[in-house]
Amino acid sequence: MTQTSPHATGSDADLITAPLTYRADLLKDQVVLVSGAGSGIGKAIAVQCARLGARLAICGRKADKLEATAELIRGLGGEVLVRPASIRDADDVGRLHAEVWQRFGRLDHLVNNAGGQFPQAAIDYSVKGWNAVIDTNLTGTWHMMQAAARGWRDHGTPGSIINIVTVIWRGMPGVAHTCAARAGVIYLSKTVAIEWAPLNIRVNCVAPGAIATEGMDVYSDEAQRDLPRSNLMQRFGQARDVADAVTYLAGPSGAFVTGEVMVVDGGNQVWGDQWTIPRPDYFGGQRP
Ligand SMILES: CCCCC/C=C/C(=O)SCCNC(=O)CCNC(=O)[C@H](O)C(C)(C)COP(=O)(O)OP(=O)(O)OC[C@H]1O[C@@H](n2cnc3c(N)ncnc32)[C@H](O)[C@@H]1OP(=O)(O)O
Ligand SMILES: NC(=O)C1=CN([C@@H]2O[C@H](COP(=O)(O)OP(=O)(O)OC[C@H]3O[C@@H](n4cnc5c(N)ncnc54)[C@H](OP(=O)(O)O)[C@@H]3O)[C@@H](O)[C@H]2O)C=CC1
Repeated sequence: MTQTSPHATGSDADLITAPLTYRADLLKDQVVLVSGAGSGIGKAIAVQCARLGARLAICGRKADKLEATAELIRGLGGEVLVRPASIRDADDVGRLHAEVWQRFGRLDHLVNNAGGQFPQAAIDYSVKGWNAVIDTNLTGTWHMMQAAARGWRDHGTPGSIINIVTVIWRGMPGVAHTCAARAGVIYLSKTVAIEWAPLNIRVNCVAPGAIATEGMDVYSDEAQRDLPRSNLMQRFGQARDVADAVTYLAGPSGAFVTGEVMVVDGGNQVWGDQWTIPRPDYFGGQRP
C-alpha cells in the first residue's frame, strides 16, 4: 500500500475494528480465495471475510503486499494461505487452486478482484497496452473461474464465484480496454451461471463505481478530483461498501442469486460524467 496515497483503503485498524454489517460467524469455516488481496478492495474483502470466520487464500503478484494482508488476518486469529501468483498465467493459476484444495480440502467462494488498467485515449493504445489489460481483466479472470469450476466439479461440491467488474453501461471514456474486458466478464459470468448451475455453482458480479483506494493513483489529479463528483452521492465509495456486497452474495442472502450484477456506485450508472482523460472540447472541454 502506498502509505501516502490519499485514497488508501482506510487504515489497517479500520479494516479490523470497523463495525461489521453482518453477524460475526456468517462465513464460519468456509474457504474464500481472493485475488489481488494485497491492496484496496481485495484487502478489505479478505479481512472482512476473515472477521466473519472464513479461512482465506490470497493471491497477487507482489508477496510483500500479500504478507501485510496476511498479518492482519493472522492478528485476528484467522488462517490464511499466501500464494504470490499472476492470474495471467494459467499454469500458475492451476497450481494455486491445487494448493488451496490440498491445504483446506475445500473451496467455497472465489472472489476475482485482481485487475486494473491505465487511462489513455483508445486511439493511442499500443498492442502491448491493450493486451496487458485484456489479459489481466478478462483472460486472467477466466483462468481463475475455470480452475475453480473444475475443482468443484472434480470434488462434487458446490461453490460460488464473485467477479469484481466496473460500471460499463454508458461506456468509460479513457479506459475503453477495461470497459471491453469487464463487459466480457459480465456476459461470461451470465453464460457460465447457466452452464454451471447443474454443478451447483453460482456466478455473480459486483460492479463498483469510483472507490477510494490506492489504485486510484494511476489517474491524474484532475480525474481524481472529478471522479467523486460523478455519482449521486458526490463522493468516493469505500472499499468496505464493495466488501459488504461481496459478503451479501457469498452468505445465505445470496443463495438464490446467480447470473446477477450488483452495482455499488452511488448512482453513477444513471448519472454523472466520468472522464479519466481530459474531456474533449466537443463535450464542453474543461472539467467543472
Ligand atoms: C468508475 C471510475 C472509473 C475508473 C474505474 C476503475 C478504477 C480502478 O480500477 S482503480 C484500481 C485498479 N488498479 C489499477 O488500475 C492499478 C494500475 N493498473 C495496473 O496495474 C494494470 O493491471 C496494468 C494492466 C496496467 C498492469 O499491467 P502490467 O503488465 O503489469 O503493466 P506494465 O506496467 O508492464 O505495462 C504493460 C503495457 O501497458 C501499457 N501501459 C501501462 N501503463 C500505461 C500508461 N499509464 N499509459 C500508457 N500505456 C500504459 C504500456 O504499453 C506497457 O508496456 P511498456 O510500454 O513496455 O511499459
Ligand atoms: N477503485 C475503484 O474505483 C474501482 C476498482 N475496480 C476494480 O476493483 C479491483 C480492485 O481495485 P482496487 O483495489 O481499487 O485497486 P488496486 O490497484 O489496489 O488493486 C488491484 C489488485 O490487483 C492485483 N493484480 C493486478 N494484476 C494482477 C495479476 N496479473 N495477478 C494477480 N494480481 C494482480 C494487484 O496486486 P499486485 O500488483 O501485487 O499484483 C492489486 O492488489 C480491480 O479489478 C479494479 O479494476 C472497479 C471499479 C472501480
